[in-house]
Amino acid sequence: MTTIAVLGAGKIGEALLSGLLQGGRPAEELLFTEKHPERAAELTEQYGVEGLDVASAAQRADVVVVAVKPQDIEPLLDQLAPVIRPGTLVVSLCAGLPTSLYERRLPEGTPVVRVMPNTPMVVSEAMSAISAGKYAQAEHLNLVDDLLQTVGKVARVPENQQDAVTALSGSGPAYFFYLVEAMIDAGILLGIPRDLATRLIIQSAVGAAQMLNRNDQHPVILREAVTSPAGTTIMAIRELEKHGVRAAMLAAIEAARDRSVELGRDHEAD
Ligand SMILES: NC(=O)C1=CN([C@@H]2O[C@H](COP(=O)(O)OP(=O)(O)OC[C@H]3O[C@@H](n4cnc5c(N)ncnc54)[C@H](O)[C@@H]3O)[C@@H](O)[C@H]2O)C=CC1
Ligand SMILES: O=C(O)[C@@H]1CCC=N1
Repeated sequence: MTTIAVLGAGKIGEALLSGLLQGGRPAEELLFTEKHPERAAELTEQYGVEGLDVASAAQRADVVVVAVKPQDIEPLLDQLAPVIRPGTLVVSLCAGLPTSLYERRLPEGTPVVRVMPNTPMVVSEAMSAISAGKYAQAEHLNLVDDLLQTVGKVARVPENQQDAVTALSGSGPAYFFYLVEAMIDAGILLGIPRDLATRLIIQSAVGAAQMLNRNDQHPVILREAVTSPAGTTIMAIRELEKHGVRAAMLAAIEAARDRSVELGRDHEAD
């Protein structure tokens, strides 16, 4: 039996707990800590998972999953460092934070795996990228890989790619939601009722995602198949190009990468 404690049960922490339960892991093997007691009570009520303080969770856990905001990491490490058991695997889901931060602040030799997941974890469709820290062995990486496969797909990446991965797939769902929101607004502009516009766009997104997921044709080919000579789509594409949407996407993802790097720098050794 491997006991997993999720430290910080917000959006991602809850998604992981619920995904692991749905994947068949018994509630007795899961624990969480949460700063807000009302939130902790709600989660226990909903999932039947025990909420504890950090010291008690660390006493019982074989794996601790850190899912607080990067800005909240220092007080959490202050709490965790004196109580974590030797050999406990630490899995960080935090944007920007390097494994070296945990290795420096926790007992010597603590194995750390850095993960960048995303919110589609709530429907077991997460994309998670994982990287081993200095003391993490193959067995640790395999354990994290198996855990995360319960809630989606997993890629192994060198840690120096994690800031870019964070900008691509960590934040990625937000870009799609933003696009869907803008397309629904376009429906409103054209006089389509909001409910209908929403259905039209969401089903188009789901269909397009499934076509992409077949992986048998490049996105360019799929787009070209929709784009008839002198038809409607090419008129829209001309406007997207005119408004620099492709360049905006490149700049946006670069800015997200830079922010991830900055979040890590805030915690560099003096
Ligand atoms: N939301 C997202 O799409 C993604 C978030 N992440 C990462 O996951 C982490 C969590 O993000 P969210 O779930 O969005 O944030 P959130 O704010 O929803 O959840 C964080 C939770 O941690 C709790 N918390 C803070 N300090 C604590 C402490 N010392 N002890 C116990 N609980 C504590 C807070 O009360 C809160 O419920 C972040 O580091 C973020 O970078 C990674 C990938 C995607
Ligand atoms: O916006 C953020 O910082 C987090 C990390 C990746 C997705 N959400």
